[in-house]
Amino acid sequence: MIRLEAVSLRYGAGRAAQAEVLHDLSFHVPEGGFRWLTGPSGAGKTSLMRMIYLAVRPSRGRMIIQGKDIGRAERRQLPRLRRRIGVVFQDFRLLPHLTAFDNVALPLRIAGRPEGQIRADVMEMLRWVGLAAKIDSHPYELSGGEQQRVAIARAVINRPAMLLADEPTGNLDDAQAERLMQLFQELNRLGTTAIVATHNQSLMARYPARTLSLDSGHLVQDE
Ligand SMILES: Nc1ncnc2c1ncn2[C@@H]1O[C@H](COP(=O)(O)OP(=O)(O)OP(=O)(O)O)[C@@H](O)[C@H]1O
Repeated sequence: MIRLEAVSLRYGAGRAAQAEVLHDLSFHVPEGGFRWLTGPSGAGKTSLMRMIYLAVRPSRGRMIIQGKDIGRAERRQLPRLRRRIGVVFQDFRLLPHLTAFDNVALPLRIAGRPEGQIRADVMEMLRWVGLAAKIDSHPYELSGGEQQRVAIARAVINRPAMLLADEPTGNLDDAQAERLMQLFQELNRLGTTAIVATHNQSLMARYPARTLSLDSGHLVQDE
């Protein structure tokens, strides 16, 4: 679950502090909830995601993630919480020296799963996203859409408690985007809380869901 109470964000601190990019945001996404996140370019979608996956701290307000008040949590508690969050970055952030298989296997290896189970799970996931033939390819050998699908597979392989996806269909065709939505819905049914940022209006129309809209750092819609 995600709860924000009058949360603001400004980048930089002290003398390096910059203008606020998110203003007074309050909303709640219950466990297993799904939200679209929309808004014009520069509205603050990526910044909001970064705050929720704990890459940046709110400058003001209260943020509760998976029942934990982030402002009060000790720093050493955060990595454990972060491991329960699957993130699909706009720029993928795959590890260039690892194959598609090893990129997707990473969260399972970090979690200490047995190698035999990892192999089966990663193969099934890569098959699902249509990349069974590319398991040994490195990111630079993959197209943008293929890299995006590897990034998605890596984000969800561990059945995260929360999923944050930033434009996950940006490089996908319609059929692949549909398949991705089925995957997200399946995870949702299993209890994963998800926020998906998108400009893809037709996908939003096909999968109607409650929508958070940002405009110039303000939350202008939550319905
Ligand atoms: N690291 C940073 N330091 C300072 N300002 C930043 C930083 N990252 C983003 N910003 C600023 O925060 C504002 C919101 O940017 P953000 O990337 O969150 O928007 P967005 O809605 O995700 O845009 P897009 O749809 O283009 O990805 C912008 O004015 C941007 O310049």
